[in-house]
Amino acid sequence: MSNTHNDKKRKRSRSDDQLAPAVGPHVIQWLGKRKKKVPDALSADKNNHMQMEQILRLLALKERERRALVRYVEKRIDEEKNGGPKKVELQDSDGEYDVKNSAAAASHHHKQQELWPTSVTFSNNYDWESSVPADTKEKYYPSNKIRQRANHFSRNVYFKRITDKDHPAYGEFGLYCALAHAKPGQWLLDYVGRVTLGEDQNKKSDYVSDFGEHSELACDANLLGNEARFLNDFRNTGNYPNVEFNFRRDRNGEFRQGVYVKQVKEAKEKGFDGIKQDEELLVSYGKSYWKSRVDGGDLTEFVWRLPNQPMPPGGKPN
Ligand SMILES: C[S@@+](CC[C@H](N)C(=O)[O-])C[C@H]1O[C@@H](n2cnc3c(N)ncnc32)[C@H](O)[C@@H]1O
Repeated sequence: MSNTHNDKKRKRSRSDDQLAPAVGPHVIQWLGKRKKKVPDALSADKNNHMQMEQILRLLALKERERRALVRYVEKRIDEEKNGGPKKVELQDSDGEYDVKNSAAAASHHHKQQELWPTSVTFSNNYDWESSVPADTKEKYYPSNKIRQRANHFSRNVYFKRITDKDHPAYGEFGLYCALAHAKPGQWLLDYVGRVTLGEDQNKKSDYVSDFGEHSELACDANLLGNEARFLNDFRNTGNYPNVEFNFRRDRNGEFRQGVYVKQVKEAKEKGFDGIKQDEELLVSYGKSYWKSRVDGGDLTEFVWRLPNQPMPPGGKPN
């Protein structure tokens, strides 16, 4: 009797194990976002047998990081249960780079060409590093179907040097809306760059964005990319983010990262109705981008101008 009971118990726990959600890929994603090394045992666990406790022992994180990781994984698993992460209706952008230049576009392109940094290769096509395993690349870039994009500037946006001394990126470039009105949810352009494995990314580059279904890759626009590399972060600008990154597959199955106008329900600004001509496009790089760049990682010191608030007394700190 007790044996049967134990057998049942054993059976139940085995099947529970099989049904337990896979945590490994989420942990790898979290580590990638923080540019932390993935332990070999975790990379080798291809069938996702490792459980959270085991992984946490392996990682030996500080308490605060440990809590953040657990929260992150719980959220991802919750999303999976509820049919995946929140989906937005993405507009199809295919065709944008097929269009032949009109005379007006050509003059716009000429002006942008003059400003384009000589050290950066302009491209609307991802450049895959040879160190990315062939099967990973094939999953995102089906080689026999890929359509090369024309390498011309976008007609939806333009970049220029920032001349406002109160802007936190004064003297650098920013990206602006070229359309009379870019509607919520509208695609503007793609964030393009060199694609590497997350762990091989250049940690000194300020132009790296997560890439891949599990952020296991990185896309770096430091040396190659298009105008999207000039997107600034909203912090300290006095504005909320008005664009966001979304991944999509194009009609040939290529994985691409688009810059989209925020959806009304996602925008923090009350009454948000898209972006007007000449408004700066601002995204949120995420806290981890700034934590690793701000002395001591304390963002309360770093955020000196809040959205819709005037400049604090004393103005911008030196
Ligand atoms: C991806 S680049 C953005 C384009 C950059 N402004 C340029 O001219 O190449 C990221 C860099 O822009 C600057 N930046 C962007 N947003 C900023 C912000 N809110 N505050 C301060 N600097 C910012 C920082 O120098 C950061 O390293």
